[in-house]
Amino acid sequence: MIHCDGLVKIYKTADLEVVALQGLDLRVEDGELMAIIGSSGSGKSTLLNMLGGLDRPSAGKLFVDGKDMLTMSERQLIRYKRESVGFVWQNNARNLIPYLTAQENVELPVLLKGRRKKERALELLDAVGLQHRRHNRLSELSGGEQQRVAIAIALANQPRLLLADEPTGSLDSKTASQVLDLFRRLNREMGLTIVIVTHDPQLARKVDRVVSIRDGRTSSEMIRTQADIEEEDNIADVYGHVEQAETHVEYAVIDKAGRLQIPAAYLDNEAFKDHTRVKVEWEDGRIILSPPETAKIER
Ligand SMILES: Nc1ncnc2c1ncn2[C@@H]1O[C@H](COP(=O)(O)OP(=O)(O)OP(=O)(O)O)[C@@H](O)[C@H]1O
Repeated sequence: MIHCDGLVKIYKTADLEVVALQGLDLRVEDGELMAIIGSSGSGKSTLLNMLGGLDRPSAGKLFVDGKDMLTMSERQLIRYKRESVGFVWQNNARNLIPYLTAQENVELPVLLKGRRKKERALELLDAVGLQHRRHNRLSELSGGEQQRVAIAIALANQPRLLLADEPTGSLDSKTASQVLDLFRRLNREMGLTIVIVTHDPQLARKVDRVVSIRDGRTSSEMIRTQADIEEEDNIADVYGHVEQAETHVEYAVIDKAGRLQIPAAYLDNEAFKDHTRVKVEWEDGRIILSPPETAKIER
């Protein structure tokens, strides 16, 4: 679904150039549910905007659903945004009109007419479990319900790809968890490919794969193991919490030049802190990284 190779995005302002993506590689398969995490300013939203056709990459390769996002004409881009991709944002105001009912909000983007438009809106509200609230104005719905309306709207024209930017950012943890369950259901039942951008590492346990971005590049990946998918319901504790380490295996990404980014959390460990080198050894088919034996030096 997504094939991104050496993607670069440079923002030019009057006297400054910001390199937001510096050669990012990413592949997302059809029907995947995955998350992109990274600290503030790492380039997550920039990537999402490129994937959604809201902005153009500066260089590199980006194919989404077989379409070349660098060479697409303006007309093709408008069509792509309307038909191939759906968006969900953290801020509901960006998607919804408060004085209209849930149903009226969902009808707005549906490209059908008359009775079929209404039927489609009801179908969508049903898909997100909100048929019973269809006559309520948006202002009468809770944050989680509003977010579900936003998801119904994003699905209006049957996109193959759903992009969500901090979709649970303004929700409490229980409501956030329900919204994520909905994403999982839509992914499984409709085969929808879903990419969620978030700050929240806890979200990792809800998705199959989590890609970390650091300084505009992919740095590591966490992949949920098959056994964990099957046992998923058994390994949650009484509060529904699941330890991330139990469900995912972490991979560091090696780029084409053989560069490897070690996840920051490992390097924050006392043993590695303040070193600018690590000792590299080969042992029994493993590459072992350890702190240098000498005193802290090497700057
Ligand atoms: N329109 C823009 N013009 C200039 N610089 C921009 C623009 N949009 C983003 N940037 C810069 O690009 C870099 C990446 O920003 P981006 O918004 O993609 O990060 P992010 O990981 O989504 O951050 P956050 O989690 O805070 O939303 C930042 O240094 C940011 O200041």
